Amino acid sequence: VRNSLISGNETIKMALTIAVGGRVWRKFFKTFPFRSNSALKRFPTCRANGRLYSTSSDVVLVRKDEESGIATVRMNNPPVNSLNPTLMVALRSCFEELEKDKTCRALILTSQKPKVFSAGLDILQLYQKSPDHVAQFWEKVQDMWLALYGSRLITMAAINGHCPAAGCLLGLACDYRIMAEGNFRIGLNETQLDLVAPFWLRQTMIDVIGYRQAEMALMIGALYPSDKALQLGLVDKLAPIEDVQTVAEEEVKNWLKIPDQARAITKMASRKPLLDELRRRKQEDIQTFRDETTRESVQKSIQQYLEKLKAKK
Ligand SMILES: CCCCC/C=C\C/C=C\CCC/C=C/C(=O)SCCNC(=O)CCNC(=O)[C@H](O)C(C)(C)COP(=O)(O)OP(=O)(O)OC[C@H]1O[C@@H](n2cnc3c(N)ncnc32)[C@H](O)[C@@H]1OP(=O)(O)O
Repeated sequence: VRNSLISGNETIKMALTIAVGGRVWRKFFKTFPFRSNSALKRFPTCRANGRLYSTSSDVVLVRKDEESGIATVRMNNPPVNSLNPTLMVALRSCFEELEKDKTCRALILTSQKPKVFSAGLDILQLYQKSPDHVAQFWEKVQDMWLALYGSRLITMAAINGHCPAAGCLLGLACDYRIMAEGNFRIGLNETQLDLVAPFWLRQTMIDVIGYRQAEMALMIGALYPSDKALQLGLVDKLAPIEDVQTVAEEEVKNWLKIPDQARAITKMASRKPLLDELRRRKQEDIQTFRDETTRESVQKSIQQYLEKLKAKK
């Protein structure tokens, strides 16, 4: 159904784009505009000795191999890469910078700290905060996701540890997922916090693992061990934790054999409807999140969840 939402006009545009050769990328960007962001200015790019895009806050570390055009983006927000506003803005800026870099062809997203890819949204940002704070926070989640899910690049998640909730959201936004073998978990456990995954996150889960499995996983807020995640198709490959990055690089090299423009146009053809839908319904989605999250009963659940996390020790 979603594919059929791409109009005939767009299909013609895509065909023309392929046909006109030299001007292909200009046409491509016209057809599928990628948004830029003034926040970029706050995170100056630094280029030296093959390192680049190190953000001013260093919560995101980026290294690009100039020869292959592969950029590795490491989340570096200890202890568990919880997605707070700083990390999300830095990630978005980084995705957008790489997008603009014509020599960049692929992006590997991973964690600087093995054993935890990302613990998901920073729960403290959702607890006892003003509705405005929660609304602004959610917009940062949306913008980060739009930049990654809508990327022309090959995007590969090298999931070197636990990957709950919005960690999984990041993984699902990528084209391919490689996860560490062993006792690491991945999934959308939002309902366990009395939260409801928004339509665009639910849709990506359905797109990746199919309707029945996604429906069940979302309802029960399942977190799967990596072998089960592989079986479900939630991740595409497993590797020993110390090899996740290398395996991701090898996989990217296979993908690099495919011509960029055909791959990127094909990807956008399947993702554009959902991207457009979120862009269209952005404010509605923010309001829903703000109203749901600040509800008293949800605040109580978040408080209990936080207590459970602390009590674990
Ligand atoms: C139709 C209607 C539509 C309505 C739409 C409305 C709303 C949409 C709503 C929701 C969609 C949201 C999508 C995403 C949501 C989220 O991401 S919520 C976050 C969920 N995350 C989790 O459940 C993971 C919690 N963390 C853990 O399970 C573990 O920390 C771990 C990741 C497995 C790592 O374990 P370990 O290495 O043992 O580390 P610790 O547990 O000891 O943690 C270290 C410290 O970090 C703190 N912490 C952990 N996770 C978070 C977090 N997510 N946010 C903030 N802080 C976190 C933990 O408390 C420890 O702190 P202290 O050292 O004790 O101070």
